[in-house]
Amino acid sequence: MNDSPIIALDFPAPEEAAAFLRTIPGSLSVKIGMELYLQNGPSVIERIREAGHDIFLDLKLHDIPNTVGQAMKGLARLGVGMVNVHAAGGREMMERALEGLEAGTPAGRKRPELIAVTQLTSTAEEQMRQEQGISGTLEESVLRYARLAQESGLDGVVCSVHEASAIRSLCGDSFLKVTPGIRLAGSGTQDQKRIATPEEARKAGSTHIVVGRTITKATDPAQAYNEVKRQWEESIR
Ligand SMILES: O=C(O)c1cc(=O)[nH]c(=O)n1[C@@H]1O[C@H](COP(=O)(O)O)[C@@H](O)[C@H]1O
Repeated sequence: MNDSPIIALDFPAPEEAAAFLRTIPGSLSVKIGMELYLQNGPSVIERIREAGHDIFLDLKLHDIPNTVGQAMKGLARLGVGMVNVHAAGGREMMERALEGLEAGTPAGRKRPELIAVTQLTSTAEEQMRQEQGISGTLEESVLRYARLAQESGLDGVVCSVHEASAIRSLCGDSFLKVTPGIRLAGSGTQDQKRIATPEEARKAGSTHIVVGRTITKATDPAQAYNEVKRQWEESIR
């Protein structure tokens, strides 16, 4: 996917997503997640793709290797640019996910990029220790998952901006660092714990930013999108 800000279309119905998309001119990068996809099925992808938008399909698969591999064969046929799994599913699961995607991508089409969620941006370090029983720092956990994802052949990870620069040092510039938890200064945190501005994301080495409510719930979504895009494009790495 190109590196325009990815708008999280967290809406319950395709009509709401389509109405929102009409408020911002041009062809956009968007994310379809569980809320929109699981309530409406694959037809929602076709509709948004036909309107000219690039799609990151965020279903965060996490199951046994065979199940994830087979599911990826199906997702590969949907014509999306990027899909994801949870790195916690392990090396074999990630390898099978990639094989499934490669096997399912129709001839002549580009395989969707495959990235792995490390630690969700809604997770704080203390919470990770207590609830997941992982000792060490959150950054160490994210780096371990990033290394595992890279060794498994994946194109990159989902992480917060706070870990992007350490991942760049460990895994290189071209390994994707897709960072949600993006907020404009002064906008609310909601359920996110590890947030940052578009400018901070660019400086830390994020390759993509994912932005939802800061744009979708803004009183003027087009203006919020333009401000996110301006900060993202004008900041220097
Ligand atoms: O995989 C994701 O996209 C994702 C991973 C993560 O760690 N944190 C995270 O917020 N997301 C997604 O990114 C979007 C963030 O939305 P906002 O908090 O509204 O900007 C949501 O659609 C989440 O599902």
